[in-house]
Amino acid sequence: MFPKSSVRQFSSSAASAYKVTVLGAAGGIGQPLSLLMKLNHKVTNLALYDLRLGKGVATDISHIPTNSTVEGYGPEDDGLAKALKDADVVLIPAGVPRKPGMTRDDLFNTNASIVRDLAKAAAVNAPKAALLIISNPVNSTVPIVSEVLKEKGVYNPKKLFGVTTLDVLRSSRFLSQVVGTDPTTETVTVVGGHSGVTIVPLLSQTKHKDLPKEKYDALVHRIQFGGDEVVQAKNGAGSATLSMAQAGARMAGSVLKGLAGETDITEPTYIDSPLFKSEGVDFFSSRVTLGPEGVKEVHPLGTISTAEEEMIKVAKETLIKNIKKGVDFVKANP
Ligand SMILES: NC(=O)C1=CN([C@@H]2O[C@H](COP(=O)(O)OP(=O)(O)OC[C@H]3O[C@@H](n4cnc5c(N)ncnc54)[C@H](O)[C@@H]3O)[C@@H](O)[C@H]2O)C=CC1
Ligand SMILES: O=C([O-])CC(=O)C(=O)O
Repeated sequence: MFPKSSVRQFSSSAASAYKVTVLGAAGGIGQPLSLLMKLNHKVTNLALYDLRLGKGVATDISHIPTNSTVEGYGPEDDGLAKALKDADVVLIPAGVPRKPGMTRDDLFNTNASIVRDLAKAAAVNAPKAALLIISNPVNSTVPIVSEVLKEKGVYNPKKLFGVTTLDVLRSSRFLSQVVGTDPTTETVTVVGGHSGVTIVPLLSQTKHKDLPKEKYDALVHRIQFGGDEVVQAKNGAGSATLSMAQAGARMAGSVLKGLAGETDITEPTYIDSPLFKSEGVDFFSSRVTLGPEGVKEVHPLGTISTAEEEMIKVAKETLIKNIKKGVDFVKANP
């Protein structure tokens, strides 16, 4: 028999209940991401929405014996509103992926309106939710969501996140391959945005700051263009899905830990950031500590190398354009 006090303690720690919604849940990312969210014990209600197969994926996942309910929705019968109703965390991997030869920016024309419309529905049905944007181009889709939420009068910059975690995962993996270490021991802060030259790994802040120039340059290039490797290998059938699901589940898990009041939960993520606003860069990824209200603290970059300073300068120039493109889109197409 357990002593009474330990039984009581167990019930109170299991008290936090979170509804997580995945929009685009039947896609290449959506399916494994939904699976991983079903395995997260903080999630008590998982709502899966897609234009097709939302219910099928939900029924499949619902047979996994973790203590959460799973509901699946399609566009019929007000499914989007029901999926979003009172969600605590909304993950958005809806939209088209790249094919070889395309940049993430080439996805803008299709994905901008998808993300805008999903953000409108979130503004109405889950105005307090933390929104985690995966759909590309992240550098522009996050500003799109922010503009929509501003128009609806429910914008909370502490609750909007561009998911850049895959760049962090790749940095750990690729660095460990270069230096011959266990990737689980390698932590790399990646700042800027999520595409090509806007992805800036701060390798000077790791134990391996003295890599020979050739190796350093090749590593930075691999981190910045890691997505292309997958796009080319899949040869027209899409981009990263499984590693992205792991990245999305890690970020969502960290946001949930923050909401639950766990301390010292920090992730690099692309947010409405004060760091370079004075230079016109309204969104920027850097280390962010997460808390019960979402963003708790935005960390400055810290000491960086001359090479990193130069990369950040280039990243900011591109980010200003990417951000403006998202904002202008919503202004012209409200
Ligand atoms: N942030 C990041 O690091 C990464 C972002 N991505 C991006 O994630 C997005 C999704 O990629 P995949 O899952 O591979 O694509 P996919 O084509 O396999 O899946 C997308 C899903 O979204 C659904 N969808 C489309 N419009 C929708 C709408 N209005 N409402 C609800 N669902 C809708 C589709 O039915 C489909 O099931 C792409 O834009 C891709 O570029 C991909 C990898 C990494
Ligand atoms: O490369 C892409 O298009 C998908 C993506 O964002 C990534 O894998 O980092």
